[in-house]
Amino acid sequence: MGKAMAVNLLRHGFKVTVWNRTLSRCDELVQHGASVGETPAAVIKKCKYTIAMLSDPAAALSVVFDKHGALEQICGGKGYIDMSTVDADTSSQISQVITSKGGSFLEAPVSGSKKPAEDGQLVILAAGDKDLYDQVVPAFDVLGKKSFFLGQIGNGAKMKLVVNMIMGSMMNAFSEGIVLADKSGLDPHTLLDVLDLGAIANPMFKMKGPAMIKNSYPPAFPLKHQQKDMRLALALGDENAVPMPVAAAANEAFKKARSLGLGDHDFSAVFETLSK
Ligand SMILES: NC(=O)C1=CN([C@@H]2O[C@H](COP(=O)(O)OP(=O)(O)OC[C@H]3O[C@@H](n4cnc5c(N)ncnc54)[C@H](OP(=O)(O)O)[C@@H]3O)[C@@H](O)[C@H]2O)C=CC1
Ligand SMILES: O=CC(=O)O
Repeated sequence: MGKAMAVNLLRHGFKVTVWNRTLSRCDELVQHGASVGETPAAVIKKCKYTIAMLSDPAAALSVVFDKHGALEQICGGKGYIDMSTVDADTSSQISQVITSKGGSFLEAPVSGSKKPAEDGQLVILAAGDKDLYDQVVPAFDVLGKKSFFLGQIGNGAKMKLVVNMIMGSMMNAFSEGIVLADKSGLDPHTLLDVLDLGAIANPMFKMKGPAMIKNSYPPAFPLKHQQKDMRLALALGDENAVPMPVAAAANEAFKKARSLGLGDHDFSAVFETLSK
């Protein structure tokens, strides 16, 4: 995601300095015109605005708090925008330390996958510092097709988790439907056609269904991240005493898929749990 987003920014004339834990993964971005910062702190030192796009809460915290992390160089006049999918508590912790050093902070997780990231078609769910939001709208306009400003810190993270909880539950229902159609003697391709003409037609079924029927799961949204999002959404449900039996069952299916070694496949690989 981070690579596709950086390429888009470069293509639209933004000056971009990149860092990645595995530094060699920056090479392709250098070919597109990016500079490299040796550490998160080096990026912050050089740039007025820094965008983070990291796997999970542990990674998001590590890049801020660890040695040579963002916190070492953040100061007044600089903005830190975390676009990773994390929980509200992680985002609040980051916000607190960034602002305590005079920096400004925005959480801005995104909806949309690898292709929307490449095409600048993400949906951006921002919350936190409104001034910073207004300053970075030109970049959001390049990265996404629509940005929402959702108010106080945590609201962007929560919105993203609600959306992905729904998406993960849908993917499990869809998988069961394909298997049920197949095992009961129906052509799964015809099921896709029927679904596509009705009230529950959606781009996810249309894009992923044909590959799933062939047991193919080219990674767009890694299954391990979808399971992380289900876990974080269920914790949000716990906090708010919201019963979520469907999401809990979907989470178990994603955990099973991880245990089968499918974590780095696309999240549609949860389909495999039904035949294993
Ligand atoms: N892929 C998708 O379709 C979408 C993903 N998202 C969210 O965006 C975020 C990124 O997703 P995606 O790009 O797919 O994930 P990837 O797994 O492809 O990339 C994760 C990134 O996090 C880095 N990272 C992991 N752990 C650490 C750590 N401890 N310290 C520093 N860096 C670390 C990785 O570095 P390294 O290269 O060294 O491993 C890598 O750059 C996730 O929060 C995901 O949920 C949101 C919308 C869509
Ligand atoms: O978080 C994943 C997505 O596709 O959105």
